[in-house]
Amino acid sequence: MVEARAEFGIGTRVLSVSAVGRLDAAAIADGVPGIALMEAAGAAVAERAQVLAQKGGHVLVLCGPGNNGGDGFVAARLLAGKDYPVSLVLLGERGTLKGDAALAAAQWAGPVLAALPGDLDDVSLVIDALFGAGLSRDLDGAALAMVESVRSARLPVLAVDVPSGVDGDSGAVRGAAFEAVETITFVALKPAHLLEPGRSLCGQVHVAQIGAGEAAIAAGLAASMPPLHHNGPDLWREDFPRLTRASHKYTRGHAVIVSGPATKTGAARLAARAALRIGAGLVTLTSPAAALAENAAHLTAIMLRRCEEPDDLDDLLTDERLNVVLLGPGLGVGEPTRDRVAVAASAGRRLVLDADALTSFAGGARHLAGLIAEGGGEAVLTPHAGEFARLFDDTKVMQAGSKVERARAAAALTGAVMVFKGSDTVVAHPDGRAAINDHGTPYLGTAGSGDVLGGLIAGLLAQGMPAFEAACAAVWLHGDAGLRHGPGLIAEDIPELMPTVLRSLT
Ligand SMILES: NC(=O)C1=CN([C@@H]2O[C@H](COP(=O)(O)OP(=O)(O)OC[C@H]3O[C@@H](n4cnc5c(N)ncnc54)[C@H](O)[C@@H]3O)[C@@H](O)[C@H]2O)[C@@H](O)CC1
Ligand SMILES: Nc1ncnc2c1ncn2[C@@H]1O[C@H](COP(=O)(O)OP(=O)(O)O)[C@@H](O)[C@H]1O
Ligand SMILES: [K+]
Repeated sequence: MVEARAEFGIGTRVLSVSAVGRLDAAAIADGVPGIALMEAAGAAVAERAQVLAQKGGHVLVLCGPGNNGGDGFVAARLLAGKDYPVSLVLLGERGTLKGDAALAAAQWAGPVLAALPGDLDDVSLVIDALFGAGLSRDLDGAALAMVESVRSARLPVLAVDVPSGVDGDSGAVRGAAFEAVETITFVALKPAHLLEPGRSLCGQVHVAQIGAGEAAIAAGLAASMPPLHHNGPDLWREDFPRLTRASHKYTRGHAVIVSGPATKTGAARLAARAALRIGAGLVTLTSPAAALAENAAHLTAIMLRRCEEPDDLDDLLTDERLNVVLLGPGLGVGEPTRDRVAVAASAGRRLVLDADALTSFAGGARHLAGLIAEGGGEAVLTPHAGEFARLFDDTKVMQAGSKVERARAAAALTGAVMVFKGSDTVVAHPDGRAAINDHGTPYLGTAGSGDVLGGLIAGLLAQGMPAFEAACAAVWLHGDAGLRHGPGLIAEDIPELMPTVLRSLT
């Protein structure tokens, strides 16, 4: 799990690699010497190393040719000063080190090895200071060999900034990468600390402040636009629905969930239950005639309404109080589903489209975008990776790069808030704002879990929460329920955990 931070206005912000470069440059321009930043970074690394290495254990520091290596030289010196036996390996020639890294290396009085020691048996901790923000190509040669040796020796690794080989912006592995037990990064999280596979390779992530100063941090934040956030309550608490003494069920919104045919109704009921539990005042499930008995047998507080044809949905939506429509779970793939989406969109309702409502537009993302734009209502789309690929395969979205960039491109194309699901769910707004969620558990990967998430989003939209914030909140609360429950979780459990989850929301 990644620590929350609130220092210096960074709040929930995640910074791109280039923005951190700007931030460092601004700090130096403001009069903080680069070597002072590096000394602080190295000190933070040495502090964590003392926690992770056995007391007095042998620490192996792997230094690269840039400033990441410079941090390694500082950490090595400080650990040796605390009587840890330290071996330092430098990738490349000492004479070619430049700037702050050269200054840091000059302070290191111990030997500099050109390759890993043959015997790694007594190594208690490896500090990976090969490459950080400056990784510019796939690992090969000596760097690749070091990663392979350390991995096969199963040594614990403390990574400096990011595990070497992980791309800081995308979280992708370039050739090979260390797998760290802990990663210490500086000033703010980078996307790779939250996006897979980077996130899993980082282990526990710590963010250290290194004295960059508020003005430099402001410059870094300005350089990382549109903003990317680490999802958490600080991002959406202010917009979360609040009850007043005057609240009543009609002020809490009325969500419509469209059920599939007989024997395919469970998904819609899961969504409906979630919408009610998260606080929608009323929830109506629309059902084809042949599935009415099946639905009725399982519903009590949730209302049931017969809707056979798309026109029946149109009639229902003449009641303006029905302010949100969720379509997709169990609905079936094809024209009837596309027609229902068109009806709900043209009625101007806030929409949540999931599952079959997305697959029904496979290869037709622009058609869907047109429907959403026509109605003028906000929409939230919740694809998992398979649905995302089906929807955007024939568009430039798939070439957009990282998961964040793909989600942003998909949101811009469709004009909808995108909830690109997975263990690193990304929520993106058409204006480019985005958030990555790491608050969850693999136990959420269970049949119907996504249907519940759709219902939670619909329930928050019904209560008037802005779409981006509603999506972020629902994803986090869904994850929180999963974490609270853990082993044995089934989708039905998630709505039932909402009272506990919501009560603890401060
Ligand atoms: N003032 C600053 O800029 C600060 C930087 N800090 C550290 O500096 C790091 C960034 O430093 P740099 O920008 O020098 O970049 P790095 O040290 O991450 O890497 C750049 C160097 O590695 C080489 N390189 C890149 N990919 C390679 C590959 N696959 N195989 C072989 N060589 C490769 C490059 O040619 C260059 O020499 C951060 O990650 C952080 O650890 C910290 O010291 C804090 C202050
Ligand atoms: N390994 C994981 N870690 C965290 N969350 C996960 C993981 N696997 C799945 N999830 C979450 O579980 C939900 C699954 O949704 P989906 O794939 O649509 O399932 P279904 O179609 O069965 O409802 C999504 O919210 C997803 O983000
Ligand atoms: K590193």
